[in-house]
Formats: sequence, structure tokens, C-alpha cells
Amino acid sequence: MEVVLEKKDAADWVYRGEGAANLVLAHKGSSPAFIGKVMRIQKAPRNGSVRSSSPTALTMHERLLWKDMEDIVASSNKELASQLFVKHVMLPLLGSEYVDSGMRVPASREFLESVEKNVNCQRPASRVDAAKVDTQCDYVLLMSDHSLFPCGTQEGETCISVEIKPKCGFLPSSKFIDEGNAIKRRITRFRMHQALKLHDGEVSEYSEYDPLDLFSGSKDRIHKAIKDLFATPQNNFRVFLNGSLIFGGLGGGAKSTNLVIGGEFETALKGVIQGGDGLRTVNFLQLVAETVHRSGVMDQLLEIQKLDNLDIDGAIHAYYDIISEPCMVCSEMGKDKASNRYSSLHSLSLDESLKIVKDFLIAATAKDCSLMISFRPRKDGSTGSPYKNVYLESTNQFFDYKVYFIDLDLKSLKKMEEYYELDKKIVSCYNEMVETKERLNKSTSTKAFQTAH
Ligand SMILES: O=P(O)(O)O[C@@H]1[C@@H](OP(=O)(O)O)[C@H](OP(=O)(O)O)[C@H](O)[C@H](OP(=O)(O)O)[C@H]1OP(=O)(O)O
Ligand SMILES: Nc1ncnc2c1ncn2[C@@H]1O[C@H](COP(=O)(O)OP(=O)(O)OP(=O)(O)O)[C@@H](O)[C@H]1O
Ligand SMILES: [Zn+2]
Repeated sequence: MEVVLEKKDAADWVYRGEGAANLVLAHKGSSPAFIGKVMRIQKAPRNGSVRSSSPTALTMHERLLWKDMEDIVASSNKELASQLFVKHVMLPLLGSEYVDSGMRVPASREFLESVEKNVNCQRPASRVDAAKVDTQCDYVLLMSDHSLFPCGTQEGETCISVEIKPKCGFLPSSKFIDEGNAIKRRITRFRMHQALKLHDGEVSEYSEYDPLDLFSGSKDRIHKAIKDLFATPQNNFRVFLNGSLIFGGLGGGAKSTNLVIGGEFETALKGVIQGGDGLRTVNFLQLVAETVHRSGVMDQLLEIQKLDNLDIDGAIHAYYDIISEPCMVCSEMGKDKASNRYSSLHSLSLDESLKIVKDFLIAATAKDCSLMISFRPRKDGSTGSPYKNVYLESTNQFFDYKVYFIDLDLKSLKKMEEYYELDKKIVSCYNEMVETKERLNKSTSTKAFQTAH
């Protein structure tokens, strides 16, 4: 018999977190079907103009784009299309070991309304203002709670997990990058985006994190990346202890609320990570770095991110050909310049254009997903664990670990124009910041020269 979540079930679900598109709840009841699970509920923007990850159902052009994936094309709504995208596109690319495409469970409108009422007070105000639970949607997505080990932890056992949103880990080298955007070949999108986020008040300080370190394959650089993420977690780094947030911001968004800070974190690590006061955090960050390095997952993710090999500066032209509209980028650029530079893209076959944009969107998902790495200390002498293990030399401890990717949602085709616009904004804001800095440095050194003479 199919289970339908009813109003009475709402009390069993507690707030876990959210992103721009989904609200995530964890099960705290005793229903065997739901123990160790989280529920992902689709949100709807309060004001129609707020970005949404996909339209109600796939558009005609999206159906064309995904034509090789029959059931994605046939899906009647965005949640189903997105779930099938995870299952049929992202899972084979990333590996079934690392991806859980979840299960759809019917939910009544009363259940969704009740859940929303229960958790609203815990949600960051900015998220509440931006979107509400989509009560039109009659399904939720049930997935394993990746901040726990399945079958629960045995008595006295603890599970600590880290959630990392690594963002894009490579510098684009496409020949279609305009000279005005040449900086993109030298500075990562994440680092440039920090300038815009700072300017717009989305973050309060500039993160030192550089995705190139995390994706470098070098143990030392990965360690640096983890330390930088810890210093400025924004929405890129969180830690959970037995499913409860112990470090980082709740509710996603770069400017999150309920930020748990370092001192409390050191205390929370007692019993999991050995070491005297002040050392447990250091040891934990080492454990995370060692595991990222050892697991090799960043290489797998990088390969998929690199499906974007033309950059938005190239892919946008293929997009306009797919939607059969005049290319806005070429129009703005003027005929002569554009026809020289982008004619090769505009003379591709439809299938070639489709491949470019499809790969770009798959890469966009891989650039926006997060990974959850969970650890549990191994008992002395225990063998036969189904999990991989990692040794933390500084504390002489062994840990079981597992890695999962989360938030592998399908990006909508319509976003191509937004990507192009945002990219321009990011580059221009970064260039402005650099120019202002140079001007300030110049005037400081002139003043210093004048004072000295
Ligand atoms: O464009 P970006 O790099 O800012 O990424 C967006 C994320 O912002 P971030 O910079 O990571 O804080 C953004 O995250 P936040 O809302 O800032 O937590 C979303 O993940 C968004 O995806 P979608 O609209 O939900 O499909 C993301 O949009 P996509 O670009 O992945 O479509
Ligand atoms: N399977 C899971 N197990 C444990 N925690 C999860 C799981 N899925 C999501 N979460 C938690 O819920 C939060 C929000 O989930 P998710 O990133 O999927 O939301 P989203 O709205 O799709 O994000 P985005 O803003 O990137 O579009 C995550 O940051 C994570 O902390
Ligand atoms: Zn063009």
C-alpha cells in the first residue's frame, strides 16, 4: 500500500536546512520507513520573479535538449524531471557509490502546510522572504540522511560529517572568452564572485578559499583549502554531529544565520576526535583533508565540471540557436566583430549545439552540488566494516568514512541568459575592485613619497 504523508505525520519532521530551491527536514520519529531519512521539499518563490531552478514542466526546448532521455522528457513536472536527471545523468557520471537519487513519496497539502508552519521560525529570514513550501506539489523526495551512517550509530558511537560546496574547480581556457573577460583565465569564478557578493552585502568578508586548492590533488593544498573554508564557511562548509549542525550557517545562502563558531566547535568534537583543547579542531581539519585527498572524489567531480569546455561566453551562442532566436550577444557586439568570432558556433548543426548546451548544464549542476563526508571512529581491532577507512596520524585514530554528493538538480535551460549576465557582472565587479585597489595603492605611495621628501 502506498504511504501518503498526512497532517499528523508533520510533527515527526524537523528542520535540517535549505538551499534556494528546497527545504530539507530530518526524521525524528520512530517510523521504520523513515528512520535515517531526510525529506526534500520543493519551494515556490513568493514573488514570481525570484529565480527558480526549473519551470513547472520541461519547456519545448528542454524536451529537445534532453530528447535522448525518454523518461526525463515524458515527466509531467519539474521534481520528477530533476529526480530522473539525477538517476540517469548524474549518477552514471559520478558513480552509484556516491549518489542517492531518492524516492518520491506522496504528501498531502495539509502535511506540507503543517510542516511549513512548524519550521518557519527556524528558517533564515531571507529564505522565508524569498520562498515558501510549494503546497501545489503533491510529492516529497525521501533520501538517506547522509550526515548519519545507515542502521544508526551503536550506543556511544558518534558520527561527524562535513558538508562542502566546492564550486567550480578549474580555470576556463575557451577560445571564445572575450579579451575583456581575460581575467577569467587567471582567477576562479568563486574568488571573483566574492567581490560581487561583498559589494551586494551577501557576505561580510572575503573568503580566502580557492577551489583550485581543493581540486589540486595535492595534500598540502587540500589542507589549505579546508582551513580556509573553516575560517570563512559562508555556504560552502558545515559540520554536523549526529545530524545536528555544530559548525557553519544554517539554511544555506552565503549570509546564513545561526552561525556556530570555533570555540563551541572545539568542545563539540570531544569524544570523537582526540587531542587536548585547541588541538581537536586542527586534527579534525586534517582528517577532512586527508579523506578528500585519499577518496579521489574531487577528480571525478572536476571531470564533470569540465564538460563546460566552451565557457558561458561560447555556450550562450549555441543556446540562441537552440531556441531559434537572434543571438543577443552577437547583436550587441555588432555584426563584423561577432561574425568573425562566433561564426563557427553559429554554423554548427542543431545536434552539435544541443550537445554544447547539454554539457554546459550538466557541468553547471556539478559546479553547484555539495558533498557530504561522514566519519565514525573505528573500534579497536574492528574488521569487516563495509566502509572505507582513513587513518588520522596525529591522533592515531581510524575512522570509517563515506562520501555522497547532494543537490544534483537539473538546471533549467532558461538560466543560460542569467548565467551570461551574472558572469559579466562578476567580471566587471572584480575588475572594478582591482582598479580601486590599484588606485588606492598608488595614492598611498604618492603620499608616502611626498611626506618623505
Ligand atoms: O550562480 P552561483 O554560482 O551563484 O550559484 C548559485 C548558488 O549560489 P552560491 O554562489 O553558491 O552561493 C545558489 O546557492 P545559495 O542560494 O546562494 O545558497 C543556488 O545553489 C543556485 O542554484 P539554484 O538557483 O538553486 O538552482 C546557484 O545557481 P547556479 O549558478 O548553480 O544555477
Ligand atoms: N541527503 C541529505 N542528507 C543530509 N543532509 C542533507 C541531504 N540533502 C540535503 N541536506 C541538507 O539540506 C541542505 C539543503 O539541501 P540542498 O542543497 O539539496 O538544497 P537546494 O535548495 O537544492 O540547494 P541550492 O541552493 O544549491 O539549490 C544541504 O545544504 C544539507 O545541509
Ligand atoms: Zn552569437
